[in-house]
Amino acid sequence: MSEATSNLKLSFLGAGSMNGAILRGILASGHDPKLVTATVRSENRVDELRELGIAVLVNSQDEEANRSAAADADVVFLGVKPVGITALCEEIAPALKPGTVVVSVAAAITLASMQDKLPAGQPVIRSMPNTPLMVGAGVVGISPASTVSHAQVQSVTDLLSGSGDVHVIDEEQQNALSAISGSGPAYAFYLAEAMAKAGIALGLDAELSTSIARATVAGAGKMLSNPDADPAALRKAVTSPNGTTERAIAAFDEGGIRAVIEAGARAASERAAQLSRELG
Ligand SMILES: NC(=O)C1=CN([C@@H]2O[C@H](COP(=O)(O)OP(=O)(O)OC[C@H]3O[C@@H](n4cnc5c(N)ncnc54)[C@H](O)[C@@H]3O)[C@@H](O)[C@H]2O)C=CC1
Ligand SMILES: O=C(O)[C@@H]1CCC=N1
Repeated sequence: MSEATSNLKLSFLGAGSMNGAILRGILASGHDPKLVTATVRSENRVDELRELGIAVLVNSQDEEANRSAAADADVVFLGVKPVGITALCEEIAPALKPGTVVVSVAAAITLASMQDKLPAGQPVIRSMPNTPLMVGAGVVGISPASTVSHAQVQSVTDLLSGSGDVHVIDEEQQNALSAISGSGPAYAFYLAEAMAKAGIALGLDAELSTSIARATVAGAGKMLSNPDADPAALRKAVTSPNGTTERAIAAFDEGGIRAVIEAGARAASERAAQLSRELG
């Protein structure tokens, strides 16, 4: 992280799963917690967040919480559900400094719908992160509006690249990226769940089966984390000709799993497009 980036004041409005993962990733990459503020709706998660050394403002106790946090920040991450994003833009608009970069992490909500509620010229970025950012192994796609300077794109990229891969993409690609990397951690966890269940069906006890499924998916993920890793080559290295894995893969192919995964990703992307029509 450059010195300029490490001095940025950051606010996270709505510190749930996703914004919580981003802020943990940024703190783990060395950002000073004293420069970080989060807002929460109720007191539930306050202690856990304050233990990180950050300032936490509670909306139910202070109706200015989001505006105060936004007023003080160089970069503001909007981490509420898609349905709440434009209202949050409207809420913080009067408090924002002209140079503050507003970054939405919400699926489906367009730059245009946020710009409609924010002051003219406000730098705004639509992003699609994923939760592995919290362990330094995330993926984020960012689409800056034309109001965002090259230096501001660099700062946000620098800020996030300590916790994962950052890709600057056209806004039109956001729904597709969301269907692969935004939702993708859930697909990997689903695979681990299904493997654990299969082990139980084969007679392993539940604890052992869950443990080996979890460790196997995590180990495979670690091998894939090498940027040169080729998933097909790694799969072939496990698959002995006429051996056991080959039979499993043949059964997967017969069951049409690749087509099912493609259909799932398409359904996720289409849902994002539908949400954009309804909300964004
Ligand atoms: N969970 C994930 O893996 C991913 C989520 N996202 C996006 O992140 C956004 C949040 O999703 P999650 O973190 O999963 O939901 P979440 O429910 O865990 O977090 C949202 C948080 O915002 C708080 N909140 C709601 N209204 C608020 C307000 N006015 N002021 C302050 N806090 C408020 C809620 O109390 C909650 O803690 C969504 O827009 C979603 O599309 C994007 C990529 C991945
Ligand atoms: O499921 C969702 O809508 C969000 C966006 C991508 C991952 N979680």
